[in-house]
Amino acid sequence: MHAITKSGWIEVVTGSMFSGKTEELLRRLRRAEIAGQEVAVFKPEIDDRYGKTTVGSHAGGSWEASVVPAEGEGIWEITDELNGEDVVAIDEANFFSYELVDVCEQLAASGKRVIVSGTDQTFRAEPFEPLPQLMALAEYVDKLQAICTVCGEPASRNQRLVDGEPAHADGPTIVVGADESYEARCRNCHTLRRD
Ligand SMILES: Nc1ncnc2c1ncn2[C@@H]1O[C@H](COP(=O)(O)OP(=O)(O)O)[C@@H](O)[C@H]1O
Ligand SMILES: Cc1cn([C@H]2C[C@H](O)[C@@H](COP(=O)(O)O)O2)c(=O)[nH]c1=O
Ligand SMILES: [Zn+2]
Repeated sequence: MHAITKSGWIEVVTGSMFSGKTEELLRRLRRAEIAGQEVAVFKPEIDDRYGKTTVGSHAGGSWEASVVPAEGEGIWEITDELNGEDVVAIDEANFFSYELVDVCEQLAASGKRVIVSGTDQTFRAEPFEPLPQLMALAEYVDKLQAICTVCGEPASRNQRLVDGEPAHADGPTIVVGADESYEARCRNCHTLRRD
């Protein structure tokens, strides 16, 4: 993939929660290391589900990461912290503000392979910025599906649950969590409270 020129590029790994985005990111990082490439991995300050400096999958795989602010000028710590690495990976991109798009564009322009992972829909099934922008600008996009916890069909949506019941549509967009508060669901089985 992409070995002829010295130009950089952006790869986006997206889809619903539990679809295997982090496992796929870790797979690409392992292969880059086997190829003798230096990698740098970043995650947002907000997500400490798997330990503050660890990118972790729901199935247990992990990789050490640098924690950077999720918004404002602090996002540029990603470029400031680099030390000649070939591959730059950013997990949980859905927690970052729009500046992440400029950071990824600059990294790709400077010759880096940039791998970005994050869910592309909010619990309301709306586009979850900045993923849609990154998907439009990326050279490669892989959209993964989980298994719907209700019907077993492929799942593209994120069902938020509060006390086991569908969350209200008016809830906050950002709520860090895993299977205690989210399920993967298909279009038909995804639901929101609106009363
Ligand atoms: N509904 C589901 N569909 C598919 N995999 C699931 C589901 N619930 C839990 N898993 C587990 O989650 C793993 C994927 O985890 P992960 O890579 O962290 O996903 P993501 O980063 O997309 O949230 C799967 O390999 C499987 O072990
Ligand atoms: C849908 C949705 C998700 N989140 C949070 C919940 C998790 O902490 C992450 C997604 O993690 P994953 O690695 O993709 O499993 O995002 C949120 O804050 N708001 C939402 O609407
Ligand atoms: Zn379903």
